[in-house]
Amino acid sequence: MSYTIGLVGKPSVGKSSFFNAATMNDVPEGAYPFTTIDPSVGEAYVGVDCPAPEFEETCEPNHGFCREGTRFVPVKLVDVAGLIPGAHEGKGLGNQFLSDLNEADVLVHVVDFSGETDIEGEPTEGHDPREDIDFLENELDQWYLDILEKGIEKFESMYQGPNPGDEVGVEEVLAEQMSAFRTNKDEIKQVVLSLDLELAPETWDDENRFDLAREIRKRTKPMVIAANKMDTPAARGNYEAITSDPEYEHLTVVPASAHAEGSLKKADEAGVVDYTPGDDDFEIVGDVSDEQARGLETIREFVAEYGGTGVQAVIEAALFDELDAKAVFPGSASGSWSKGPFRDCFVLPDHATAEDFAYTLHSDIGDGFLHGIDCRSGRQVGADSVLEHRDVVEIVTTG
Ligand SMILES: Nc1nc2c(ncn2[C@@H]2O[C@H](COP(=O)(O)OP(=O)(O)OP(=O)(O)O)[C@@H](O)[C@H]2O)c(=O)[nH]1
Repeated sequence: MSYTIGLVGKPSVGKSSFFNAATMNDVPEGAYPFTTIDPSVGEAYVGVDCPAPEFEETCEPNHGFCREGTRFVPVKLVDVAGLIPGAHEGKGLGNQFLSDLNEADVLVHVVDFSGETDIEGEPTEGHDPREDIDFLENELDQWYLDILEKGIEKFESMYQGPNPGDEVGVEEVLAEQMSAFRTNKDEIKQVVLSLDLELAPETWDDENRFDLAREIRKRTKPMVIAANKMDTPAARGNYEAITSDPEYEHLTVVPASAHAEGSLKKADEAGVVDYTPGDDDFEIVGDVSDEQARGLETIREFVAEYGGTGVQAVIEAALFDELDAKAVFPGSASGSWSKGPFRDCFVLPDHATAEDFAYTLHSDIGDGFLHGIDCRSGRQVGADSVLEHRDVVEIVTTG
């Protein structure tokens, strides 16, 4: 499977700049799995320490690229436009918008930490980015609430069979209504019980319903905040205020500068600098004017302080911290490496087993699964063994 990250945020926060910086990569032609003419869909990458050197092998990715020992594995990035204040009331919620949002496994909320855009995206000064965070969460919650309410109505109007045991549980009806969010009745039940509520909607007041919607949203649409424009003077204060505010403690906030990432990638492409996405430094390798040199030194200070431009860190936090996804490589344990260099890498859900991995490779491989082999230790792994991030696994089949 491939993951989809949805980029959300009000206008003028730097969403396009972030999208362009994250998807602008020097990838060999034809290596894009998401061939598309839609400008709001692009390919970003998560970096994984490449295991090929450990096995004295080369890395020749079928998708993505490998640079300086980091394997960059594709993920789909979708720029979800239209999440503006009042969107759930119908101002901006078009069908495209809803399907983009539904498709996203995880969201990146790009927030302007400079405080120089107001809630509508107009220029201002001293705007508190917390308002943007609240507004977006609220929009999403309202949207979930609308669908939850529809599910409750449906449940309440249902005919419950005459015999005990015939009843349909509310969790089943709600899960069906909210199926686009990829939830299920067990999860709905868990959420209801975790809020100390009964599985009986007639006992839920408005606040309970909102809390339910919010909790389901949090579980099904995890989110990372990209604290953008951290290169501006005002951003630092806002970042400190928000990251030390207990009310926002539950959020993953990653400091970022889409500008810095865009500039470094452009300079790298032009042969002026040698920059690997995600690194906290770069080398100037071409001729630069005094002005360019000054600009690059400012960026150098920024990446040294924040451990990078943050763009790559945001994408990786979304996949590896919020979703707990892991990258697994197919390998050969025979030692002969008859299969050649490292080519594929798959990003799998946190609980993925050896058998799940086999099915990801091919349904025939899944069907014929005998056991896996951990290529580092040579040990056998059973169908239900949960794999680890950066595992290299050979699948042995009956065929
Ligand atoms: N200082 C600074 N400015 C940035 C950064 N990223 C974007 N900007 C500026 O913020 C403004 C808005 O950037 P866009 O990328 O067009 O923002 P957007 O969110 O896509 O805006 P819409 O297209 O209106 O939705 C532009 O003037 C950018 O140059 C950044 O990292 N640092």
